[in-house]
Amino acid sequence: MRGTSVEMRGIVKKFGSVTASDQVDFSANAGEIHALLGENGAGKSTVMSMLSGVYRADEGEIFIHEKGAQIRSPKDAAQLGVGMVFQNFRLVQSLTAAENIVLGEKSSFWRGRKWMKNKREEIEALAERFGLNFPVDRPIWQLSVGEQQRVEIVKTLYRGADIIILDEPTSVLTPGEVEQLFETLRVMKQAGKTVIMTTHKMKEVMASSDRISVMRKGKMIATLTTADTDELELARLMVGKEVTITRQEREATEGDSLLEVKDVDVYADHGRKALDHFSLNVCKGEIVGVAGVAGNGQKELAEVLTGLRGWKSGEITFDGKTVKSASVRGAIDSGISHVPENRMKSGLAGRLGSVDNLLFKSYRSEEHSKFGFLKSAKNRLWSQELVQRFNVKTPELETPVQQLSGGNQQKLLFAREISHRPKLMVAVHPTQGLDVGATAGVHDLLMELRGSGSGVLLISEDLDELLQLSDRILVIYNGSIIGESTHEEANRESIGLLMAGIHNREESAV
Ligand SMILES: Nc1ncnc2c1ncn2[C@@H]1O[C@H](COP(=O)(O)OP(=O)(O)OP(=O)(O)O)[C@@H](O)[C@H]1O
Repeated sequence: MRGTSVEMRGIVKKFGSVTASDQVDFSANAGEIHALLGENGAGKSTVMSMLSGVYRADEGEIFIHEKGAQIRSPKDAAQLGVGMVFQNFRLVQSLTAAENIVLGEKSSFWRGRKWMKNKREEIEALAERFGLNFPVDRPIWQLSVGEQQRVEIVKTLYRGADIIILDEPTSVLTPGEVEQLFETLRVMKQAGKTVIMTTHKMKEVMASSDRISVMRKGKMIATLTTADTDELELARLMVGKEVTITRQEREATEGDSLLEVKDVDVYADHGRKALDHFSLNVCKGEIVGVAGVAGNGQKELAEVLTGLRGWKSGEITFDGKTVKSASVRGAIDSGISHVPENRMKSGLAGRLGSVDNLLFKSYRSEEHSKFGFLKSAKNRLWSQELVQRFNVKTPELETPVQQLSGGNQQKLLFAREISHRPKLMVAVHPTQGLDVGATAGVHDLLMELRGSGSGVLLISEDLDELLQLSDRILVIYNGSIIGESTHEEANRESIGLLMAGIHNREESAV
């Protein structure tokens, strides 16, 4: 099937005073990979959510395969062949991959073993056709993030989707997995499917898409053929003005030791050993990058350092003092800031506004309260300044932060954590979901922190980010550090292989 598979005309969606989608026209063809670009809050997710039935448009028309379509719910969208893979997967953790895929089919669990066996074979065949490998019989919680994403994609294909929307699909993947995903997208394209992908990663867009649509402030600005454009033009269209890309200069620093973790064992929620005789150190004025595939102990490492999780044996010293036990208050008071992996789960309170969220860690300080009463006017002003400085786009300071776009939530969190002038910043995927400008802003802030003598532990899956910022890069695998290189000697390929647990190229051929 070729031709226009999706056409959206004059789509309007308002949230209170915010026009998230302002007379948007968008179209995509069968057999193409179409990227949707735009700054944080530009309206990409809103438009895609209307196509997939999560939101209903206030105005406008949608045509699927050139026929007028009423999309009022995800079910309507699914019936029209539209499937969406969200950033936060919607899988039931305790069920197997195969069970998740058939879930929702009429009384799927009453049909017995034979039925399930046939379904499993069908799923395996579908997964293989599109190059999507994962263990079909394992419960979701045992799968890596990349594997879970593959389950989500197969789920949409299984339900007959020929228009597949992926919301920032690569932000959670390792370089190898990104390549694998793009191969899958190419197979989909050859099969005549329409792939629509929102993303902030320009290099990936240039390498994988056929056409690109750019949104800015709720409006559709342009649709271009990828071969006829470049990163600078795209950045200019997104931001609305000329963009110059500056590279950070770095001078070597040699600071005193700040953090020492020695021979520590840590257990994860399911009783599995997450860190195994783990050691690392961070000096003042140093950015130490930790590269690794999610699930290799990074989350637990960040939790231990920020007082959220205890450890068994070994020793942790921070700023010359031995840390005796896990304490969030202790970590905050000693000068450790944390940008967590999941901002809405452990970073922000969704229903509260920006002021409350910014005050979370410091409301007890003299600067913000007196005799137990908050200094409301002063705090509002302080928040206003932070929101402006970090360019957080929010209609009002009181707007619940769950209504902000993902990127703006991340900027708000960063604003709070940096405003404490931490001695150590533990930053986990700090630029995930951020647009080009905001990413550069966060990178500048981390370099500024380094320059002012603070230490930074940067846990990221983004190799470009790690290579650009880190003084040293450590590779974590199975709860241990299996490789280390300095900024100068760091090599993309060998780090990528180590992340997959492969020590040298010969081994990769095995
Ligand atoms: N449920 C909601 N309630 C209120 N406002 C919303 C809601 N969802 C989105 N918005 C607002 O609509 C605008 C567009 O947000 P949207 O999430 O579509 O942007 P985006 O381009 O996908 O951004 P990002 O790249 O940061 O994910 C933002 O100003 C956002 O605050």
